Amino acid sequence: MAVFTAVSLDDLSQWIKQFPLGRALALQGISSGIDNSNFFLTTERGEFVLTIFENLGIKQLPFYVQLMRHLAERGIPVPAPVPNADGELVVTLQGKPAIIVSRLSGASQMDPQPVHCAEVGRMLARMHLAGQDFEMTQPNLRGLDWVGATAPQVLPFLSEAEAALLRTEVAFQSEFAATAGYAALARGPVHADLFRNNVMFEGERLTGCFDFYFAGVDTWLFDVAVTVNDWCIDLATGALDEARVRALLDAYHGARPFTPEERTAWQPLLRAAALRFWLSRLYDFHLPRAAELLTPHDPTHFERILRERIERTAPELPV
Ligand SMILES: Nc1ncnc2c1ncn2[C@@H]1O[C@H](COP(=O)(O)OP(=O)(O)O)[C@@H](O)[C@H]1O
Ligand SMILES: N[C@@H](CCOP(=O)(O)O)C(=O)O
Repeated sequence: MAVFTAVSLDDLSQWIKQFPLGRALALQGISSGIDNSNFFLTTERGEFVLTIFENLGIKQLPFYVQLMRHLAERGIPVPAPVPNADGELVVTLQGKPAIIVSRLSGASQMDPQPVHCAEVGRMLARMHLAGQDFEMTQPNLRGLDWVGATAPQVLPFLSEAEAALLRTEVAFQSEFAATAGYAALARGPVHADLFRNNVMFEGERLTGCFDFYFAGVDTWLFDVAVTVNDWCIDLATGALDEARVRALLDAYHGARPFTPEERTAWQPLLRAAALRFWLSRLYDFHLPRAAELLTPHDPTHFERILRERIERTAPELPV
């Protein structure tokens, strides 16, 4: 259950008046999600999602929330934050930062086919292009600096084989990040967590994506790699499914052509994306937050993906 802060319709009756949404008519806690308290909110003006932030600090929130607004204004199907009468997007509720955003229609597609992967690839490329003139900046807080700081914390908990893999991969990624080829990669705001559970579909039509709370400025290719490592794999083995990889990459390339530098960096970045989630899952597994209510994600899933990407060459980026 991912409603950590209890809120009732009564609690909202005064608070909601600062928004141009009319009266709150219904409020329903959303059980999925692991970081925040989320509610479906019905008001006289329509359907919304209310999020109360449990862990993110008020300093980081403007980047995520303004990015959503920026993308929504440019026609990318993401939740649009609703400003209050003072133009503020983040306001306090029950002593914590909170936002109201538009509710996306549809449902997650947890068994994606090439047609769904193509939709995701096209939308991701459009999102990258639309983010180019976003003025705020914040690094990817799960980037290589975080990897370097976090790996030593989990190493004492690992078997010899896991520790060897982690050490070798961190060294490989650090070396790669120091190359001119890496420096030449296109960058901008990236979602950085575009997994199956963060995208909505109605049939074969993508209706939107959400959960921007890992977003930051990083290489666009890293975002593509994160997305391919979730959407285009056999979940049991981590192996890439060529038809889905092709569909996603071709659709992305159609909207924002890949560069020669990106073609060179593709295999290392698939590994970087696997390492990032292996490490965060290892951290959550071995060093859970106090009062953690939920079962942590299985780290071995991303260990398998990382080993796969090291052992087998993935389909190349389209030319
Ligand atoms: N704008 C939205 N429109 C529709 N559903 C949403 C929206 N935002 C969140 N949800 C629903 O809430 C759930 C939890 O949201 P999520 O952002 O994943 O939470 P957390 O940040 O806690 O992981 C999602 O799985 C989705 O069903
Ligand atoms: N996608 C990450 C965890 C992030 O959780 P989310 O529910 O906020 O997407 C993983 O699979 O490790």
